[in-house]
Amino acid sequence: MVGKGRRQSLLHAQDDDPLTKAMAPPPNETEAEREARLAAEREAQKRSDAIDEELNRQRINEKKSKCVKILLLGQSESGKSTTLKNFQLFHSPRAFQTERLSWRAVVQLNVVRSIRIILDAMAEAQTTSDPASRYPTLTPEHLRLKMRLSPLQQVEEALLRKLTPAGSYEFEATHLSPVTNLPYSPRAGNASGELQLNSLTPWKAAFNRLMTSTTRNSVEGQDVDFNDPKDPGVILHACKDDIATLWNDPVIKKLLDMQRLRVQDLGGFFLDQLDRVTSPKYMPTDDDILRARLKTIGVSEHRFTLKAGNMVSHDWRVYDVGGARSLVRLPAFYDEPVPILRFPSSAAWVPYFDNMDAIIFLAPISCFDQVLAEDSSVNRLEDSILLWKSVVSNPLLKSTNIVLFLNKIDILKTKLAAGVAFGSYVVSYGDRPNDFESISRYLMKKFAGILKQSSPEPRMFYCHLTTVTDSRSTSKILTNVKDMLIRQNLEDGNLL
Ligand SMILES: Nc1nc2c(ncn2[C@@H]2O[C@H](COP(=O)(O)OP(=O)(O)OP(=O)(O)O)[C@@H](O)[C@H]2O)c(=O)[nH]1
Ligand SMILES: [Mg+2]
Repeated sequence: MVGKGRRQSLLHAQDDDPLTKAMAPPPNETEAEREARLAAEREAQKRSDAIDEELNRQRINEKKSKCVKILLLGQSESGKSTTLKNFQLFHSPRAFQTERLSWRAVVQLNVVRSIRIILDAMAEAQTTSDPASRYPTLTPEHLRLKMRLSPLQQVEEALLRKLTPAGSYEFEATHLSPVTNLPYSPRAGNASGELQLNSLTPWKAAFNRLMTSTTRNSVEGQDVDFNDPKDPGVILHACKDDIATLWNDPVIKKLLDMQRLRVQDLGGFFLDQLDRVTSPKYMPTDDDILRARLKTIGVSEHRFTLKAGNMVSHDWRVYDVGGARSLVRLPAFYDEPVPILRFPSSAAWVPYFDNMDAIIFLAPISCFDQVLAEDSSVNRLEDSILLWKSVVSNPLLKSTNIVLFLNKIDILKTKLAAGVAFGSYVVSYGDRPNDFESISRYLMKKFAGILKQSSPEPRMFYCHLTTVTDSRSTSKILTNVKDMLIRQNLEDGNLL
């Protein structure tokens, strides 16, 4: 700091400064000379302003080019949002922590959904009149369990009502099958009975409001009232034994098998950890959050600051989109709902495809024996391959880097171990060995072949076999992707 006396002496010194003296107008300057001098000064100022403006423009461009953009693509349930959660876990752990409470409610809804699928299967067995179905007979005890689990309807209603105000647009985005149809009419309402997240909905804030109340315990900086009788966890806890009895019942297992319902392979499966997730003070772990299922609709942008080695940090933007075959309303700047992903060349998608540094495309390869939730006539693996074809052959993406995640390999391995034959669903595979190595090699070749065929110019392509619910292995893969993109951007001069 400069004291008053010292400041005066500085000001005085400035008057004597040789530069100030040199720039001062000559003492005997004529009117004409003064005019000419001022005109020259104005001209010099103009040039200086133009230079400043250019420098600013360059600085802004530099900033823009320093941001690395990644678009996550793939069919619904392929693992896009789970990949995004991995990014959040590694690069924005604070935000990940603060959302823990919201994910608690999603896990609870996932448990309710698994039970609904089982209860629907029971209702189907009860109502079917086809003797050829050979469904096992349900005992009075089964039916008593079914009745006793009806309070779960309240859990679902409470969570959904608090999640989004009734009648609002957000409600449209998040409703399950109409609760008035309950208890559990077969295949009621929404085919998948899934909870959806509209990326434009402040759902996490809504959940947090729901969970806070008067008697509070702080969990990692968040407030939650575990003793509130209205907390959905209380009812879930009370139903825990009945849920476990139903899930472990051999007749019910047989019934699910006969209806080809592999509840354990669905996203958001927690019935194998009932004791923990229904315990009164349950808080989801990182793994639980990665496994929780919340369907995305719309598009959302997520920003991270990432560093590779000891290089400067760069801004990263990761775009997560909903992969379901449905019409969704994009952010307000688009007037019309547009078909998402199915028409990747649609004008509305240009801003997302244009200017991306890389696409991470997720193909869930365990889904070879499943059909789409949106259209039961379409095999999921076939749908992934068609979507891959349409993405890699899109002219807008011809030079975009592509990273392919052949995902859900954990489920693939379990299925193969249980004897499900890949060749029975993928005819072109023929009678090659039904083991993980042969099948994954076959699929890698298949996807790479389509890319090669559809790419007029050579481009960067990496393929990984992934289980994105496993944060450890995914962390390594994402680090590779990150380093590779930063290196490539540096080579192209974009980040220099
Ligand atoms: N077992 C297993 N589950 C996975 C894997 N990847 C994702 N999941 C689960 O599958 C479910 C669907 O994953 P999401 O990430 O929500 O899928 P998405 O592609 O975002 O789906 P949409 O939002 O509908 O487009 C979630 O419950 C995930 O936890 C995996 O590699 N293995
Ligand atoms: Mg999603």
